[in-house]
Amino acid sequence: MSSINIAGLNKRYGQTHVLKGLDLSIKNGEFISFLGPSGCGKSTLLFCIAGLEEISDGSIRFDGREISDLGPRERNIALVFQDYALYPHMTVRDNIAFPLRQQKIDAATIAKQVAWAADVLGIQALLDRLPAALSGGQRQRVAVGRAIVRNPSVLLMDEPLSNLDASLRVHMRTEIRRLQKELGITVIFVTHDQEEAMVLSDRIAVMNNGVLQQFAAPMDVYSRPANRFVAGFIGSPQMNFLPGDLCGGAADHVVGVRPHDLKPGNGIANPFTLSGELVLVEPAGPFQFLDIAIGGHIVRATCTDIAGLSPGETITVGASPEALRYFNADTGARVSHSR
Ligand SMILES: Nc1ncnc2c1ncn2[C@@H]1O[C@H](COP(=O)(O)OP(=O)(O)OP(=O)(O)O)[C@@H](O)[C@H]1O
Repeated sequence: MSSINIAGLNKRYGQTHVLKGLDLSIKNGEFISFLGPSGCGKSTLLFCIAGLEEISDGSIRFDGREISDLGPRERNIALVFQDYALYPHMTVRDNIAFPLRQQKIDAATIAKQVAWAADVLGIQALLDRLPAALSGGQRQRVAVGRAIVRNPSVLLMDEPLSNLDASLRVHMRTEIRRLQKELGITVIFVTHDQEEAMVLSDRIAVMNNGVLQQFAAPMDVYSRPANRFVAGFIGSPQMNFLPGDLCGGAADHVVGVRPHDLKPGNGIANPFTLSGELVLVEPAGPFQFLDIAIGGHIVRATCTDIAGLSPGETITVGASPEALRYFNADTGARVSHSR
């Protein structure tokens, strides 16, 4: 276990400024996700922490000790990649043992550590197989086994579940969280899947364009987004954004409301209401997605009952005032309320 302190970190490739002045403090034993759109710099930041990429300036400290000049081997980190990177000609046992053999650890200790990792991951029966004879989920477990076998202080995972099918992803993420709690290890998990980040993490670092947008607990990121980018990136379907003056507020504000907070009719006390033409009704199992044209904008609502209304008719939807979020129209920063 280690705490990680990143301060003023910049990473440039020639003229391309990829990471822009990042500050991030991760506590011992925390599960952290780096979340953001493709190309925002998540993997680059992970590789800088791993020592696979040099930083341009700034500092990275593990437990208070500056490590940015140390090579990957000296940092006591382990990495799990999306493609697992198992050695195809080695058995599961030898794949897991590999990092220990590199450290010239004695055979008895290696056998004990491999047995421990296999036990933790429930893959004892697979130890003599080659990777080609394993399913995707089993390969994933072996990759994690190889990562944890030498008790790293930090486990870094770069989209480790991306190659698994949907149900296995859900299963494996539960296992990864269980394992992290059991070992008490600090984990950094890179993903562009917000649901994965929400269910796994103690805190989420939301990034965009090389800049840290917010670093907070999942429900804080969802309910108290720092800015319009975070509000729009987290939550599905996406939050609606409307000009403040269209909602009876100030023109220099943007009002955000999540689709599931908009209900048809006026069953809410003192609601904020919007009326417009219902243009689309999409059935989605237990509820329906509605697209409503309001003042040149399309507003999306998630409803269970639209009381027999059809496209072309006028619909009124309302939200409780607590469901509204306000953003500065120029900077995108969240402001506490509209004037
Ligand atoms: N070696 C390199 N030279 C130049 N630019 C690079 C290099 N590696 C990465 N980049 C650029 O840095 C930016 C961040 O890339 P990075 O892979 O960290 O993003 P990411 O958020 O992990 O994206 P994804 O989710 O698609 O993997 C991208 O614009 C990428 O093109």
